[in-house]
Amino acid sequence: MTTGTPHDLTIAEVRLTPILVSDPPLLNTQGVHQPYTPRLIVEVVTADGITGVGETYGDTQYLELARPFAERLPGRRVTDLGGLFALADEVAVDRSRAGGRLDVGGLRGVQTADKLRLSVVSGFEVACLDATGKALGLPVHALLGGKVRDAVEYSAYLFYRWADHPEGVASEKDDWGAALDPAGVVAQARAFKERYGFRSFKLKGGVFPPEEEIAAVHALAEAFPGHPLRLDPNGAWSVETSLKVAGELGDVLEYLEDPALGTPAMARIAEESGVPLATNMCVTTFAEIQEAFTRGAVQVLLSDHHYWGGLRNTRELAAVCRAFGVGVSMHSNTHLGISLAAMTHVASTVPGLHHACDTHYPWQSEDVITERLVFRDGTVAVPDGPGLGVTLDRDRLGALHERWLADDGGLRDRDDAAAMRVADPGWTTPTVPRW
Ligand SMILES: O=C([O-])[C@@H](O)[C@@H](O)[C@H](O)[C@@H](O)C(=O)[O-]
Ligand SMILES: [Mg+2]
Repeated sequence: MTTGTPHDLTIAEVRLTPILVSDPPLLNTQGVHQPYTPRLIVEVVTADGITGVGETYGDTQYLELARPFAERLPGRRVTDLGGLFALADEVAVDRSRAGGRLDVGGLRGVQTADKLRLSVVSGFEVACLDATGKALGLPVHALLGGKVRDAVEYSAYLFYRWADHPEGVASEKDDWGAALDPAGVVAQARAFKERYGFRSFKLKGGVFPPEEEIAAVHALAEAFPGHPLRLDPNGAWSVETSLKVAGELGDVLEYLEDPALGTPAMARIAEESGVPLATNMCVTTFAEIQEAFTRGAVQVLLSDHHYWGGLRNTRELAAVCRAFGVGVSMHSNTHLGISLAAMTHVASTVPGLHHACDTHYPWQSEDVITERLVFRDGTVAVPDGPGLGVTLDRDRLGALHERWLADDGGLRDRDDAAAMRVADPGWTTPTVPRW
């Protein structure tokens, strides 16, 4: 093709590659991360041979939607992003697999068929944007209207964790060591700061009784004066417990994240404690916004382009938040570099992003791109090359796909409770509130 000739942006082929990526033994209120986590890598190839990449959840229920969705794409244009949603509605969801609130989506709020669809759409939307950007020679942020910052700040995502997965479980090792008490949490935070320069710290809570987690946050506040701190028990507490924690930590927290489940509980905690509340569980759809925002249940909405349906929806969400005077930041789950690039592009375009975004990325030692994104002073520089600015590493992708193919041990679906039962056979997913 000669310079200046318009590209044929028709989708000629779509490739879906489910993979298993190594994950450390991070603890949360439901259990512990499995040694490998499923992700789905989406490739959209145009008639001119330009390939765009996207990444989303890879559990079976997402794959079952992604496959028929992918079959409907050839012949459409990568620029037809609005059409992706109508197309997703045509794909049937097995509701019996999508209804449980504490299933694979339990830490992300109530799971519904529509949310599953949006998470699938997000992977394709990002791949289409990447292909369009590559065809036009423009970065994805330019396709979203343009960046308003050159770097996006992320927070260190601290987890209580074991040094290793239980004995006998196949896994990759890392050098982080265990963190099971305030001293361990502070040491982990120090390592995050030294390695990546993070200035904000978020501790995943709901693991130990609240007094222990309060002590850990006090230890962080003492070790890192002036650094924004957050605590997120994923809705594991009652309103009374949440108020007690808020009372003890109100002075040192930037915000408390999902202390309890549901808008009524969050509204009461926010009103009675005066501590800002953030969520990635209480409000995860546009339909839930009005009640939560008008009742003052949420002061910071944690967007996530995966389950809000992509980068353009994330921008719309940010605009709604702005209209209500609600702050915006970003939630994350186990993810790789394609998603971090997507998160960074969209975050770079959102005005008034006053809170560092979450990312699990430092916990991921494996990736499917040739050059991993790097954190400097806790930020990721916004890529300015065409598309997302990342290149797929086919060898790595193939190796991680081989691992997925070889799995017959139930790792194709994230199940933190099952992983915990390996160490503690009597473990069941705790009922909520846990404390
Ligand atoms: O990775 C985890 O264990 C987190 O708990 C994750 O699943 C949550 O979705 C998330 O990070 C959160 O902020 O709630
Ligand atoms: Mg959260």
